[in-house]
Amino acid sequence: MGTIEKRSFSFRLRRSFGDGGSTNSRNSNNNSSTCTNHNNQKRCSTPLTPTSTSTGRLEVPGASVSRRSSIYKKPDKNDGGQIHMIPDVELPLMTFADQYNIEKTLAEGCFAKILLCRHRPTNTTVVLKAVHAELTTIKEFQKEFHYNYELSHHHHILSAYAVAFQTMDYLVFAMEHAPYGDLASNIGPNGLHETACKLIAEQLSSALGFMHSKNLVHRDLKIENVLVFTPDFTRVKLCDFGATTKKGLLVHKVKHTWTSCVPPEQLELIKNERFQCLSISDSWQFGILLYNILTGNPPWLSADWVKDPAYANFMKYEQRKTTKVPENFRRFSPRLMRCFRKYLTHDTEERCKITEVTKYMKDRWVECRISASKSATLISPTPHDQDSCIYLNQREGRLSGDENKLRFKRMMSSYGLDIPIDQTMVRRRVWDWLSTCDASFDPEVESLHALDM
Ligand SMILES: Nc1ncnc2c1ncn2[C@@H]1O[C@H](COP(=O)(O)OP(=O)(O)OP(=O)(O)O)[C@@H](O)[C@H]1O
Repeated sequence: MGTIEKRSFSFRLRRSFGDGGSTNSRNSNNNSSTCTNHNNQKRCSTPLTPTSTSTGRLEVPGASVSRRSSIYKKPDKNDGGQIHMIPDVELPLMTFADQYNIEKTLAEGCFAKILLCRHRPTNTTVVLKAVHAELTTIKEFQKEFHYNYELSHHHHILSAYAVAFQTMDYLVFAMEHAPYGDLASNIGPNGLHETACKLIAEQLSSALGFMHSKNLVHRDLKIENVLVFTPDFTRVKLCDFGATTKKGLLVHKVKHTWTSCVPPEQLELIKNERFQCLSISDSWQFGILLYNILTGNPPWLSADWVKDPAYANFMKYEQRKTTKVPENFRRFSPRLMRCFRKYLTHDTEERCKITEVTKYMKDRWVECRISASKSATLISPTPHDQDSCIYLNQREGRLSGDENKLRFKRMMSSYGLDIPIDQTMVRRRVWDWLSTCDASFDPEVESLHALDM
């Protein structure tokens, strides 16, 4: 179907079932435009395209539509397993140009293009996920769209609109735009501040806990699949439901994901071996993500204790074969280490639920040890200091210059580095360097007080 009424259009976020929404499906046997609900009654009559309305308003979830409105219903607590019934959605054939101006390609992966578009009839910005038709099956596409759409009600899950169509080359569905991109592009080389990490952890554990309560496993949790809506991370959302599966089903490994995110029980499988999909695989990936956002890197390349010494060290610690905290975990508090142990245990029976992290929100997470030895000195002088060492500079900014100097001296001497410095020499070299960098540098104006220690 390429014909769309010439009136104005609106995307309507409705549940696929139960409210007479715009979800439609094709009866796979007779190809008629009907779909069935769970009592096998015919329900739907319109295809999943931008639907015409008299108002012409584009109703964006969470923005123009209240979560309590009749359109944006919360799913029933007990949905009777409806969420697992994936309808055959009719995908009208059209071109992007029919309704959209493509403004930018936000990302391009192996299977899909993520396009930032303007929906002309409503003059609204949306993101289209265009999956290459040759590289997926209609069923796979429908599964991703269905789960994303059905889970959209959660505050920390990306909202998909009830809009899906196909072009000659792509299967496409529409979703809201995350203005700050994904977490991967927001994390510096040293990770994020502890406070930001706690915010992210809380929101994601809530989103994944919601999925698990529906017996769904995300299976591809990584920093690239968390989208950022506010620069202070008070609003992040989980996305990419391409690998989402009903708990308990037999599945293959998720392709095209970082090996650091693959749980050990899956790494150990032989090629093409299937395994039962369980929510504890999300718990594992959550533990990796938590480490990743706190430090800027994953804790190891792969959870293979034979090939990866970083993992082997952690595994020994986690199984209490040693009390030595692995080098790359030394900056964390004992409480956070307890939490990591629960998420990243090799033993699948022992692994915690996704929401475990909420028990650790009031604890300090980062202790800022910078020495490798167990008796390492803490940089932080006060027990109430919540900052991590990677934010030392920011914290220093809040202290007076003298305090800074004193603390720096104390720290250097605790490491045997209190060598006298020729200040005149240092000053001259810095001046030389600055004047080569910036011709407009004025040594009269610029202060080099910071160097006067
Ligand atoms: N709604 C959105 N707003 C802004 N950026 C987005 C949005 N959706 C996706 N992206 C960007 O596109 C990237 C890829 O999206 P997505 O994971 O859905 O595609 P994919 O092809 O399934 O990726 P992969 O298979 O490699 O995990 C995300 O990591 C993010 O950077």
